[in-house]
Amino acid sequence: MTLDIPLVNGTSSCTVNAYSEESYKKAIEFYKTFLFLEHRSLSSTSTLLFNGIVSLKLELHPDSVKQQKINLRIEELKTNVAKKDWRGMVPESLVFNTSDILVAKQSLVDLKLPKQCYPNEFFPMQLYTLDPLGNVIGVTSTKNAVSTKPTKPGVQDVEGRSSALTSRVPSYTNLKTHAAAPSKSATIAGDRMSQKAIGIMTSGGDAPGMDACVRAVVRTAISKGCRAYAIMEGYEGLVRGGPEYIKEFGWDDVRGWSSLGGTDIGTARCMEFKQREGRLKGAQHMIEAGIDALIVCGGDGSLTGADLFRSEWPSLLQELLETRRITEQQFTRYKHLNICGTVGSIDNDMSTTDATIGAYSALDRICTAIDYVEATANSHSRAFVVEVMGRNCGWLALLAGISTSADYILIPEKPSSSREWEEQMSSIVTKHRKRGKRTTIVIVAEGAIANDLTPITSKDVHKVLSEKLGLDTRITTLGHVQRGGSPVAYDRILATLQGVEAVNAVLDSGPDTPSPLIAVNENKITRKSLVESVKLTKSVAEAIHSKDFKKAMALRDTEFVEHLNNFMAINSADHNTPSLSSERRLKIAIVNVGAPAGGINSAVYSMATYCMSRGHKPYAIYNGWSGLCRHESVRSLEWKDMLGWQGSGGSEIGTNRVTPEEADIGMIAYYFQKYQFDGLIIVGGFEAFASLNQLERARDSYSAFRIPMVLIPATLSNNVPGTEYSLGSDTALNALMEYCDVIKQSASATRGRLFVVECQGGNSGYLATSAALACGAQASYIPEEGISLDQLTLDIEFLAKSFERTEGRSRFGKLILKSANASKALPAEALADVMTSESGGMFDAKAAIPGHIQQGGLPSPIDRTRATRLAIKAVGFIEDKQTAISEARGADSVFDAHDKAMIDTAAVLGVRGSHVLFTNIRKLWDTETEVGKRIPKVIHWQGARDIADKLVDRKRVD
Ligand SMILES: Nc1ncnc2c1ncn2[C@@H]1O[C@H](COP(=O)(O)OP(=O)(O)OP(=O)(O)O)[C@@H](O)[C@H]1O
Ligand SMILES: O=P(O)(O)OC[C@H]1O[C@](O)(CO)[C@@H](O)[C@@H]1O
Ligand SMILES: [Mg+2]
Repeated sequence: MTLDIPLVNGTSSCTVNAYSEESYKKAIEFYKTFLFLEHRSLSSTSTLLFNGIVSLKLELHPDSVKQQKINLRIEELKTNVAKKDWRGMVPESLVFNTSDILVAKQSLVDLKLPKQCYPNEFFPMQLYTLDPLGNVIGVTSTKNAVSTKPTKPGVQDVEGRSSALTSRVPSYTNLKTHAAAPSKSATIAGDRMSQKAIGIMTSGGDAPGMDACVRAVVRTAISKGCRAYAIMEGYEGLVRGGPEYIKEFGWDDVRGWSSLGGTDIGTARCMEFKQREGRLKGAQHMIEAGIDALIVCGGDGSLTGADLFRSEWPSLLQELLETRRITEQQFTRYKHLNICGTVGSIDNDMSTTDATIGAYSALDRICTAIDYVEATANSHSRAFVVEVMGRNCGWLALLAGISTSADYILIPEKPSSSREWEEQMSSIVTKHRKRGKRTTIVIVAEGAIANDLTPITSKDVHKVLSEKLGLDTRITTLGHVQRGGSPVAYDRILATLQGVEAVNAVLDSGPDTPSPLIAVNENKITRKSLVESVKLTKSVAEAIHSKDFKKAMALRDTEFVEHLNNFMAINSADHNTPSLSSERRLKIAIVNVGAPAGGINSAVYSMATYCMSRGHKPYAIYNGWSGLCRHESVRSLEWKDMLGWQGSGGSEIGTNRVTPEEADIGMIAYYFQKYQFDGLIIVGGFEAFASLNQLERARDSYSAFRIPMVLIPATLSNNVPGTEYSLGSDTALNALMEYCDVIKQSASATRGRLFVVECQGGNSGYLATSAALACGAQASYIPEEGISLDQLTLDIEFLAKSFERTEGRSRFGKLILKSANASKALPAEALADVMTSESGGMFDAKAAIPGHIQQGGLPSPIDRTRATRLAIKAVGFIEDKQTAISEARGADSVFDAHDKAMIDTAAVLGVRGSHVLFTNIRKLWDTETEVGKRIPKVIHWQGARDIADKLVDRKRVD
């Protein structure tokens, strides 16, 4: 049988081939008698119409060999009525709908046609017969050929039993006159039976990145041979059920979703699901739709609901069975609920994960707004109270406070009495004003409370600032703007990696596997226990409600506590009473080396202000090593001079790529000696890495370098060994991604257009790979792999086929990311020309080069907040190592540069997997670096690269 059926419901046509005249005639009679009402018959072609909707074409192609084979197959099928499932024995079967399956069954009996009846656990209301050409023809009373939901109240199954669930199903069409719309996938019934069906829902407040998660789940499920279903409108869709709310999704249904804001499968706050009855309905509908596993993308509430659903599942099933709403077979098949949580919420209030999908996008919106407010506040010398979201959680307020150097924040996790917060805020604001600051920014979390649990509102804060301090004060409530817009790169990638991992997790799960929650810790996607995570999250809320704030803080993730301590140290500290005693205070040199990168200034600002809070003296070496050697460009950093640096782009103290050896290492030692530096913090990329190596190796000759030295990696190439993240790489990625989004829109509108976007990154393909993942690009070419002709040919062929398939009917444009150094022979323009000429006229390719836009404008909140975190850790490193090294300093006879303890005093501070670590420069330089290529030996983002390819179905040459 040749099926030629468009994949659109209600418009189907089908061609059936006969290979002998006899069977051709019999087939016409069969279809006329059995289902079809009208026909037009010619000697070798007949067209039959079913209610004017479905057309069936019969064609005669005399071929006795094929006919013999068909006869054999019919005999085999007939003898296997009881033993084998016919649907699995033929490549495809055609399924029609009926409102009365019993009538259909009787007509088969009357016509003495062979039949196979199901109920079974998969298809409780179907029967199958054979046409005279050996094709398996199905009849079902379900809503569509694959659903298990009956069409009408009171429908009976094939064996005549009534189904309890039918009583609440609204009446559907009279299906005597409607054929099911068989789709190619729907007709391969045997295969579908064995496929796992994975459902994905988004729930709670929408969050940017949820769509990217849905895309990843759908495509990963399909690529692993499963069916993917979207549960529309969160738990509401589960409670309501039916094909309107539980929809099968195909590969193309999620095209372009990685860049969308909100959630396109809908979300809701569903009160009914909080009741057992609602969850009972949800369970029934899931089983009716044949869903084996459910992935929930939502916040703490949604995952609490998921956890409850899972724990109640056995009793829900028991009740459904006892009230005959599901069959015994369904009870057995769906006995274990396979559920998995991915955390999607702008609040970032779920324990055990560092970030929730959407939180950094909301933070981005908040920081942009505060950056804008800052300008007008500065003009009028005003105070602003900015209210941000976060119902029971202060993460957004805290991280926004760090990113924008706000004067004060009010969050639910650290409440004080009304008197205390008013006094504390007033004293800090007054201190800042006295030091010369013209603006005051106070950020209030929506859920901020005092220690008697009474809410602190923006108006309360406004009152203190205006009445007590006499400041001209305004309130800005950011509201739902925070949840809007396209996701930032981090959220797109996080959502994608979590969606993929969620599918892997449900496929790995057995009946006894605890339900997983997909988390992220530093740079690593991890699986946590859903039950434990929900329990921990709840215990934080309980501790707050019982006013045990210490416990609440202790239960909070360590990273949150670290951020809070950092904020207080750099924004609120009193520099007149530093925390360290005078003999422990140090002179710390700070230098930028390499190209500009987002977050460099934030790091300098944070380390300098933190130094001030500790009592250290921070010195900036302006304009890198060459500035020091040529102009003795050393100046101590003053608080007022650095106002605004936390959020500014570029490098305020100047940077260049010159290394100490190129500048004059002896001269550098001289100045280190002259200023009596006790420690050095370098911020920069690969040249900074090389600088640290040179200074450490020079310790034998120059005692001035026998001080703790640490590198904070900062480069958009993200190629510094010893870390998986460099400051500036996030800012650059967002700049590139936004550029790509715009270009992609142009490509889509033009239909047959592909853009080759050439990006920076030196010899590292990190930026190209990450942008490809974030934008859903068709391919990325990177220096680590080069561009082979075989791969290029494969990619062009694939692209030509994709463009051919859409025939310009829908928005369809493609992107390719190419690192500038992926191929010297093929710059972007040449690559685009080759692709156009080899595309067979299916598409044309154009080059687009964003260039230095990638160095970013203002640093992203991720780069700002990570800069602060790394900067404070770096100062801590200098303090710790200074004690160990001070004895050896100046006494050559005692100093041993090869001593392990000494080696460890010159290190790179990096994120490695789920940890933030110091690794000594010797180890990194000698064993982990491809020095000539200026990249690490191990590519930490290879996994992301493979996923980027899989999600666009890119094939790779071996
Ligand atoms: N304890 C619970 N039992 C059953 N279902 C729950 C429970 N808590 C929440 N839910 C379900 O999850 C939905 C979403 O929860 P909630 O409104 O708390 O948002 P959330 O998932 O925490 O997301 P966000 O806080 O980001 O908006 C609720 O409307 C409800 O359907
Ligand atoms: O959009 P809604 O339903 O008004 O909910 C607002 C709440 O949702 C969140 O944005 C996410 O939980 C909270 O920060 C906020 O309190
Ligand atoms: Mg919540």
